[in-house]
Amino acid sequence: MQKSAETGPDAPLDITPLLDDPYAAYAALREAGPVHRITGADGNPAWLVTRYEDVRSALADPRLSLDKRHAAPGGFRGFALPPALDANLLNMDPPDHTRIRRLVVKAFTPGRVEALREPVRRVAEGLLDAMEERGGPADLIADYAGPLPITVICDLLGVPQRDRRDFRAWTDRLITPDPARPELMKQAIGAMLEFYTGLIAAKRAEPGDDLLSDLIAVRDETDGGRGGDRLTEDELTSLAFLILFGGYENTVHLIGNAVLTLLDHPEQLRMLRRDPAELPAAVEEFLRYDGPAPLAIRRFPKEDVEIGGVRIPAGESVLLAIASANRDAARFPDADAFDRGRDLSGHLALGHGIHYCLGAPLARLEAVTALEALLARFPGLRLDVPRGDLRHRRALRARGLISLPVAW
Ligand code: HEM
Repeated sequence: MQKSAETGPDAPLDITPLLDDPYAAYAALREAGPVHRITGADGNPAWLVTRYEDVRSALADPRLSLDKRHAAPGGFRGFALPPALDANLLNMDPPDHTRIRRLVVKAFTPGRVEALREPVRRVAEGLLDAMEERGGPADLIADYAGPLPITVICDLLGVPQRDRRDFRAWTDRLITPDPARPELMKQAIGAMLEFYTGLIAAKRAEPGDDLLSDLIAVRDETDGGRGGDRLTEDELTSLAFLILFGGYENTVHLIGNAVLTLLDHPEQLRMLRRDPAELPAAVEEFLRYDGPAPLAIRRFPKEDVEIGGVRIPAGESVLLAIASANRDAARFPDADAFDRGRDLSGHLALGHGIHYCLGAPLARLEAVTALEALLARFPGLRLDVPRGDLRHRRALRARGLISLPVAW
């Protein structure tokens, strides 16, 4: 990692190497120290936390807020979402977080997730049929890992077929914004807002047996004054947005990264094809080894805090690098090796503490089902380009491949 050129020896680190080759850059950072001053891709200064124990305890530390109102002036200069998308769980602390999470957990039941197993399998088989009919090669991201979660999450929320839009383009704009073209981001946000507001109005008029109808019922009931449990209209729209956004992008890349890991480890591919009952355990190691979740999760200290012996003033941006924590040899010996026999308890790929991923059971179900169907269908699955030609997206908000050309 290089010091940034313009500001001298104590200058924040330049994060370019992190975007180019995150695991190597994180290894060097963990070695050099637990916490580093950096300048983010958006030009914002921040503190990057890299070691497992520090990241894990910071994720559970109530003094570290998700609410941007705790940012010091200049501590957050990211793009602003309108309140109808921003009032979501990932920007909130208790008690608002506790109230809303309780409501959504009620609607997001294990039964509802389990009921998706067969539909997920059918979606996977349908996509594989289409790939087979076209005769290969194919882009595993565009043709399989991408369309699968979007179909599943739209089914879960109850987004009618005719209303499914180009969510990929919208989420892309949020995850890898183009600083030279801010209008593209604005357009995507406007389109999303219009979409969610319209969808909720339609569901309110004609409820179905789906998650969004349940959430609307909760909102409308509480308006009647049940007391305590309330969900505002902005919170309802923001929740729909978060579930679609969070449930989509991460799952695409969990599947894509897992397939690449298997192509890099052909003996594992053969073993898992022979014994798909091992897939659930393998998915935990896929999550640890090359998980799709934000390489760095943002928090704002409500008071001065000490992390890894470094004092961080209240309100300054803190980035918790869960991808780095999951490769910390102090917690996972030989951490850079893919080893599904290892003790994986406490990996942080799905977060930790009160914000632990709400969609974790669904993410696991989708990954296991998608991989099982793929391995069974294409025994000769292989990369269709030289390994060195593959490109990851350059974003601290996601770890995933731009495309994954395969043949069989
Ligand atoms: C492989 C897939 C996934 C990964 C790696 C993942 C990762 C994460 C992580 C790391 C967090 C915590 C963020 C933080 O503490 O700031 C989180 C929270 C969340 N995830 Fe996921 N996620 C995945 C799939 C899903 C799915 C499928 C859904 C919904 C259907 C979902 C919905 C959510 C929600 C609503 C939260 C916020 C929970 C809260 O704040 O209480 N995620 N996820």
